[in-house]
Amino acid sequence: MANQLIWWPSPAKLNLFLHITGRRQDGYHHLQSLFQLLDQGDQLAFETTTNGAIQLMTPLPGVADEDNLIVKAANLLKQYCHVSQGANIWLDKRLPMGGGIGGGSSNAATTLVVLNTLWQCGLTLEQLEALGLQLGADVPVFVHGRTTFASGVGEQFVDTEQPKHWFLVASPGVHIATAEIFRHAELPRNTPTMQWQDYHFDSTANDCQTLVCQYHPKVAKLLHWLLEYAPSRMTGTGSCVFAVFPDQSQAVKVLQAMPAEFAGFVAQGVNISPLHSQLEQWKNG
Ligand SMILES: C[C@@](CO)(OP(=O)(O)O)[C@H](O)COP(=O)(O)OP(=O)(O)OC[C@H]1O[C@@H](n2ccc(N)nc2=O)[C@H](O)[C@@H]1O
Ligand SMILES: Nc1ncnc2c1ncn2[C@@H]1O[C@H](COP(=O)(O)OP(=O)(O)O)[C@@H](O)[C@H]1O
Repeated sequence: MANQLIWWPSPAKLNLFLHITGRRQDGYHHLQSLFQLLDQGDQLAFETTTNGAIQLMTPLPGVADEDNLIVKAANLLKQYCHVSQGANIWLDKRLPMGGGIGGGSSNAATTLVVLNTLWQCGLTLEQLEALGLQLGADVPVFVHGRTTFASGVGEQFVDTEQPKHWFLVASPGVHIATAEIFRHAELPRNTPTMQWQDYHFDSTANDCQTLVCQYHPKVAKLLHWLLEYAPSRMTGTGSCVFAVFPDQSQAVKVLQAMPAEFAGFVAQGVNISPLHSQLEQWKNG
């Protein structure tokens, strides 16, 4: 890879709570959630080319290039904006996949936001959010780039400033397909709608958690273990679980004590996506 390539953040998220408030005609669910962005994630690098091709230089094991959300995002933007250039793209994958921390969706969002700049497409963030929604319900929030309350299917936002807590994000090593949870007959779907100003961690929940714990005992075991140390909850449709700490050292201590069957990392909550912070700096400097 050429030396001058820039690595762009593709941060993880946590759903600090996830309420399912209804179901649409097309099967998608109405949600209410608090999307907390983190300072840790994957990284992507881009090189524009004149040959028009979208080339993933670091294929992801188990995901065909044409199914990779990075390639899908680049092709979607290219088509939408009639771009003649292409791009070579490198991915440094660090986040567990299928863990409910948004890795693939965040990769897609970073691709949209950075290529919009490098290809000089000139789309606004709102336009990119709408484009991202075509790729998945979780893509718009990463394009949006703010810690935010979300409703709709996860694309309507009310931004919020949350305390910069430290999180231990732990993976039980189980892959859970989002669609599998949402089509389940036993999923609760009628949590009353709440006002954002009424949000407290303790008075909210993840409506997928009981179901996932029932069918994936490793998730239940991990959650049970973490709850001994700190307030803990599953993120998204699983399988990752997070524990909340007021400082880094306590989170690291619990990570070090975690049984070897689980993996994890410590991250700090941020109110602005590191992608957006870097883009701002890059544009100004
Ligand atoms: C529910 C969340 C919370 O963050 O779960 P995680 O994926 O993070 O675990 C996300 O919004 C998921 O977003 P994403 O993973 O992009 O979902 P998509 O690819 O759009 O949809 C996967 C499947 O989940 C179901 N789905 C997704 C979102 C939603 N609001 N209602 C749904 O019913 C649909 O059946 C769809 O076929
Ligand atoms: N760039 C990508 N990174 C991760 N997963 C991807 C990517 N592109 C496509 N996928 C597919 O999306 C699935 C969900 O991945 P991910 O976004 O990490 O999980 P989640 O939606 O649970 O947060 C993966 O299992 C994989 O098949």
